[in-house]
Amino acid sequence: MYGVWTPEQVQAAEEPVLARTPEGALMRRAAYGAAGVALRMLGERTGGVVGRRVVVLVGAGNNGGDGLWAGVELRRRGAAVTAVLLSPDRAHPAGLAALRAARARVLTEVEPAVTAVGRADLVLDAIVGTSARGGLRDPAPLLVGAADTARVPVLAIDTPSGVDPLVGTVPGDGSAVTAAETVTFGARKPVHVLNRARCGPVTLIDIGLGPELPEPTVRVLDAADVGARWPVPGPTDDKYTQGVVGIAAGSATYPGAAVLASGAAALATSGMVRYAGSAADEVRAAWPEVVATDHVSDAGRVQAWAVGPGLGTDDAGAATLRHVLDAGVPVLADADAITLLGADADLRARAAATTTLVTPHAGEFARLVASLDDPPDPAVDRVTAARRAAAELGVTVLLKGNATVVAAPDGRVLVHPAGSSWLATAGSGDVLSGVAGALLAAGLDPVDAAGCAAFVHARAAELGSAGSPVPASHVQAALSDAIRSVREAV
Ligand SMILES: NC(=O)C1=CN([C@@H]2O[C@H](COP(=O)(O)OP(=O)(O)OC[C@H]3O[C@@H](n4cnc5c(N)ncnc54)[C@H](O)[C@@H]3O)[C@@H](O)[C@H]2O)[C@@H](O)CC1
Ligand SMILES: Nc1ncnc2c1ncn2[C@@H]1O[C@H](COP(=O)(O)OP(=O)(O)O)[C@@H](O)[C@H]1O
Ligand SMILES: [K+]
Repeated sequence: MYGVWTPEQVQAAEEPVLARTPEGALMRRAAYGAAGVALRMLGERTGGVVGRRVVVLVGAGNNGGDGLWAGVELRRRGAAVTAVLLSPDRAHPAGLAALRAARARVLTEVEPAVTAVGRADLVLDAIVGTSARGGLRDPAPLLVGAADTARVPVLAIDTPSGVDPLVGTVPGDGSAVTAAETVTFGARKPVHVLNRARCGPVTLIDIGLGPELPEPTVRVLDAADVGARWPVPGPTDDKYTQGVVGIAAGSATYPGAAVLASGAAALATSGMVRYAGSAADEVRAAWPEVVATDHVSDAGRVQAWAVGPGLGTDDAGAATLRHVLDAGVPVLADADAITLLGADADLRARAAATTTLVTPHAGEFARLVASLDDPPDPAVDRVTAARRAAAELGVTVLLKGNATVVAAPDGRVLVHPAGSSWLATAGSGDVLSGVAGALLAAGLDPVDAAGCAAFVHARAAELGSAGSPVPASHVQAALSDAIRSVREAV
């Protein structure tokens, strides 16, 4: 597990460290770490360092200072370094003097700078870091565009410039760095987990902030955390003691959702899966181990319900949802169940009165929060949106997307950054429902159930895909390999 801290928290943690270290020491530490990553990238990509062309895009603040000092280190190692000053009169004075003394080229005009970027082996993005506000300012978009066009790899210093460090979105006209890699200092910031596509792999350099950091704002589970939490039957367990999950999903029109969710539940945990709904025949045919019946009222006892995929939003769907919310066991509500919750205050009150995990995609989220004052918008700030929905509705929220955000009513937040977008395929959410429902039935707390399910779901997509599209039934089929891989990581 690792933590993520807001830029504000990181800046506050830096203050006492700055006060007790010699002037410039922290920046030199950061820059030395950044240069190390740059040297590795040059080695991997060009086979060497000496004579390789590195362009540093230098902004007006300390982020630019990091870039200048990293340039000094690369110059020492024999790279041909060009610094492009985006605000020539505000470039970090000590860093600039050191880089000039190291006989680097310094450019302030846009035209030669664009040419240099286009010919570079590596660009260091030191335009702006944690104090970024708004969209990139001229002439930064031109230089960022030149690197994109020439397909020159960019190493983002601290954060990819143009991407909001706190919420991970790209404001303004949409110009922003897409980094091949990012090197950050002291602590990971939200952008690193909310916008993986812009950051690439992130290296964290220790600059001694550890003791000064408060509780993280967001946490990220790793494979070992998930493996350690995954339910494993003990010697005295039987099929009931491990938690029976009930799946209330699918309909005559949408039997597929029932088959995907029920099968995923059967693969996720040992023990027992019950199914209740009008796709009982299809579920039995695909998964003979699932005990299937036509209606939730005669399904028998379960320790958690997963309700919603393909359920329908008519009166029958609402009655099914009401039944499971009143069953006195944890409930995972997805898809049509979320639409029903959004439309009905009585159902929302029942959801708040029991342990409920909702798993909306963006459209379902909008319906879910429509009744709230000033409904939160995930397009503006995913973490705040999920956190507010959880607190105000009294349910745990798993907000789907490339970065899955899990928020609990008590304020805890997990983020799972996906390694690819292959999960954006029809039916994959039904698979997630089955997995998360099975984990709730096994007794996991909703935040752990949601975080572990999201991790294994994304890992299954990676294993099932290996670079090609992966239909939901193949994601389901790869669940066993994914679970094995996280258990092996413990
Ligand atoms: N405080 C310290 O000693 C340390 C700071 N560090 C670095 O310092 C950075 C933070 O430095 P600062 O607080 O000086 O701020 P930044 O360097 O992140 O940004 C501030 C400057 O960028 C300009 N700017 C803001 N938004 C912009 C935009 N959208 N487009 C173009 N320019 C924009 C501002 O006018 C301002 O001059 C971190 O990201 C990190 O890289 C590290 O060196 C570690 C130590
Ligand atoms: N761009 C993306 N990158 C990674 N994962 C994604 C992306 N878009 C969606 N997902 C994931 O795919 C799943 C889609 O679920 P959902 O929208 O409910 O699909 P369906 O209703 O078809 O089953 C979710 O787990 C979501 O987090
Ligand atoms: K940067």
